[in-house]
This record gives sequence, C-alpha cells and structure tokens, in this order.
Amino acid sequence: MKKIILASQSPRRKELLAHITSDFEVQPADIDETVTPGITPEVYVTQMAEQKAAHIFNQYPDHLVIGCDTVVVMDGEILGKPVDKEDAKAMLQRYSNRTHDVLTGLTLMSKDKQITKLAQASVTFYPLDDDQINDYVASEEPMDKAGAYGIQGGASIFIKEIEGDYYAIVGFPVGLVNELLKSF
Ligand SMILES: Cc1cn([C@H]2C[C@H](O)[C@@H](COP(=O)(O)OP(=O)(O)OP(=O)(O)O)O2)c(=O)[nH]c1=O
Repeated sequence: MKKIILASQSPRRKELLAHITSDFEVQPADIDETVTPGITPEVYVTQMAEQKAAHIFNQYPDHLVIGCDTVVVMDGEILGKPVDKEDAKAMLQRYSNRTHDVLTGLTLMSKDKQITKLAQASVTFYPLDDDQINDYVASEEPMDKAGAYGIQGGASIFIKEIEGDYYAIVGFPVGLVNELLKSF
C-alpha cells in the first residue's frame, strides 16, 4: 500500500488512525472552511473532506491522503467550532433534552483512486442546566470541537442516547476508514 498521510491537525484523528496502522504521517491542511449560504450539511462536510485531502495530495501526489470534516447539525443548521465561550454556551443550550445529528465527511485520495463517504450519528442529550453548561465551557474543552462538545471527554455525562457511528462523532469513522483502505 502507498504511504498514508492524514491531512489533519486533530489529535483525535491521529490517535484513531493509529488503531489501523502506525505507518502514516500527519500534514494539517489549512483550507477555507467558510459555509456557503444554502449549502446542505451533507454537501458541506463532504466538500470540506475532499478539499483537505486534495490540498495535501497536490503536495504529495504519490501518497494516499485521508481528509475529514465534522459538523453538528441542529434544526438543519450547520454548527462548526464555537467562535467564543458565549457561542459554545448557546450551542450547548440548544442540545438540552433534544436530538441532533453529527456528520463526518471522509475522503481517501490517491493517484489511482478517490473515495468520499459520509458517516453519521444522532445524539440525544439529557436536559442541561446553566451550571453544567458554564462549568463545561469553563473547562475549555468545547473550544476546538465541532458543535462545542467532546463526547469522548467531559460531555460524556450529557449523553442519553446515540444512534449510528460513535466514531463519526469523535471525527474519524475508524471502522469505515479501515474497510475503505482495503480497496487501495
Ligand atoms: C462533536 C465532537 C467533535 N469533535 C472534534 C473532532 C474534530 O477534531 C473537530 C471538528 O473540527 P474539524 O474542522 O472537522 O477538524 P479539526 O479542525 O479538528 O482538524 P482538521 O481540519 O485539521 O482535520 O471536533 C470531538 O472530538 N468530539 C465530539 O464529540
């Protein structure tokens, strides 16, 4: 198999890819992640994954590049990383006692082949009160995460139910990546 490059700055993605192989490099892809008005969440995450992969593939055309992008979708609205703590609080208030979706777009790109897939999950939160939200936001954990929470961390106690791929929520659908790599 070709040498793998993970086009990501995310420590979670690196840790999860290491369950498949230790033989890979990491090269973060700095792309414009502005949301075009009217774009659907599905198109947005898959386009972002493709653009991250393409950005690094253009520099390393002999490698197999993996790009991912994760967003939360609430009432049809795309929620990325919070811009500040107030934004994080507002997002968490919206999840209280409700269900939202998390989408991860995934692209595998090499000279011979390109595959893009969508992985997703529905997540239901318990009711959250202001103290819980304030404490969680004060921990800083929400700030580098899509939708302002980390299911694998402090937000684990907020979760009532999950349907779908847990690893799509964490940002790297590792089982799906493993399956797709078999055809490269
Ligand atoms: C909802 C959720 C998101 N996240 C993370 C996964 C992603 O790292 C991040 C979503 O932001 P992304 O923009 O998808 O990724 P990133 O900026 O962290 O890394 P890169 O673009 O370089 O690949 O949110 C969690 O870790 N846990 C969660 O429960």
